[in-house]
Amino acid sequence: MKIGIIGATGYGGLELMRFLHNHPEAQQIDLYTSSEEGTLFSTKYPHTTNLYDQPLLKIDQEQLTDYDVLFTSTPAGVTSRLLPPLIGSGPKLIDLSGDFRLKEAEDYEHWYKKTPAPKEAIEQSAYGLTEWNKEAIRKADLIANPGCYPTAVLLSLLPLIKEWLIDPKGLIIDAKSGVSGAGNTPGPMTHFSETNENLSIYKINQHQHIPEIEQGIELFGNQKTPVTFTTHLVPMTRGIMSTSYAPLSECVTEEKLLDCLREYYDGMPFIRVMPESAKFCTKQVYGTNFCDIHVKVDPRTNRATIVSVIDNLVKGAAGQAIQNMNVLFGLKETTGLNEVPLFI
Ligand SMILES: NC(=O)C1=CN([C@@H]2O[C@H](COP(=O)(O)OP(=O)(O)OC[C@H]3O[C@@H](n4cnc5c(N)ncnc54)[C@H](OP(=O)(O)O)[C@@H]3O)[C@@H](O)[C@H]2O)C=CC1
Ligand SMILES: CC(=O)N[C@@H](CCC(=O)OP(=O)(O)O)C(=O)O
Repeated sequence: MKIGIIGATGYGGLELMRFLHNHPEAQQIDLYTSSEEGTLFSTKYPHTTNLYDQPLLKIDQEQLTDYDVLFTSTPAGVTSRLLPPLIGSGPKLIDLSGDFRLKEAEDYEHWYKKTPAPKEAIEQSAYGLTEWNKEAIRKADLIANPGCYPTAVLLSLLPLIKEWLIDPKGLIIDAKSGVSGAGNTPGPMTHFSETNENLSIYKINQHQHIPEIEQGIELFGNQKTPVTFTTHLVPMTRGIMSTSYAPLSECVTEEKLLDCLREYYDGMPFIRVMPESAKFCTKQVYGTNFCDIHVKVDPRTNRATIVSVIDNLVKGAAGQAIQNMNVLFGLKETTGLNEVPLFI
C-alpha cells in the first residue's frame, strides 16, 4: 500500500508513523508538510533516526491522487478545503480532524467557529467510530475519524443507551485528558509551568466535542438529547478518562449493564470490559488501541458510574484511523495494532 500523511510532523502524524512502521501492508509512507519542505524528518525528530531519514514533501494536490490511502492530521479548517476535490479521485481519505464529523454544517460553524466543509462532502463521509459504523466505513471514500473524547465517551455509553438501560437525559459526563490532546504547538494552557502539579477545567459548556457526542447518541443510540460534558486537563502526557454518571432505568442491576456491554462488544478486539476487581487507570491502555470500560452501580442513588480509558493519540486518533484503514481494505482489524500497553 502506498500511503501519504499530511500533518506528519504533528502528534497524530507521529503516532500514525509509529504504527504504520510495523504494518505489513504499508510499503511506502510519504510525509507531507505545509511549513518545512525538504527538512529530513529524522532531523526534526531525532528519535526517528535510521527509521525516517526522508525529506518532508510539499503538499501538491495533483500528486495526492497517487496514493492508496491519505491520512490527514491537521488543525481544524484545513481539510474542509483540501479534501473535497480528492473524494473519489483514487485514495481512501482518512481525516483525523473535526472537519467532516458533524453532519450539520451549521453545528461545525457554531462549535468550531470556522467555515464548514461543503455539504456534499460532509454527506459523502462516514463517521469512523469503527465498532459502530463498519458497514458505512467499508463503502466510504472519506472517513471522518472521531474526536478523542467522543471515542471514549460513546464506546462506553452507546450499548447502554441503545438498550434503554440508562437514561441519557440525566447524563453527566466528566472527562480528563493528558496534554498531548492539545497537539504539539505550545500554548498558555499547555506550558509546563502551568500544567505541572495543576488541574484545569476548560471550555465549560463550550467544548467542540459536545455536538459530536450528541450526534453519536442520536445516530447509534437512537435517542436525541443534550448532554452535560466537561473537560479537564491533567498533568500527564497521554490518556483520557471519561466518567459518566447516568440515571438507571427501572430494575437495572450492575450485572445487567456489564452483560449488555460484554454482549455488544463480544469479539471486538480493542474493547475490554473490565472485571470489578480490576484497578482502573489510563496507563493500562497507554500506547495502544484499547478502550477499557468499567461500570459500578450505586443502589442508594440508582445511578451508574461508567468509566472508560483510551490513549488519546491511539484509539482517540492514529490507532482508530489505522483500524479504519484495515476495515476499508478488508484486513484483519488488529493488523499493525497489536501493541501491549506500556504500563511502567
Ligand atoms: N492530539 C490528539 O490527541 C488528537 C488530535 N485530533 C485532531 O487531529 C488533528 C491533528 O492533531 P495533532 O496531531 O495533535 O496536532 P498538531 O498540532 O500536533 O499537528 C498538526 C500538524 O498539521 C500541520 N499543519 C498545520 N497547518 C497546516 C496546513 N495549513 N496545511 C497542512 N498541514 C498543516 C502541521 O505540520 P506542518 O507545519 O509540518 O505542515 C502540524 O504538525 C487536529 O485536528 C486535532 O484536533 C484528534 C484526536 C486526538
Ligand atoms: C487536551 C486538549 O486540549 N484536547 C483537545 C482535543 C481536541 C481534539 O483533538 O479535537 P478536535 O479534533 O475535535 O479538534 C481539546 O479539548 O480541544
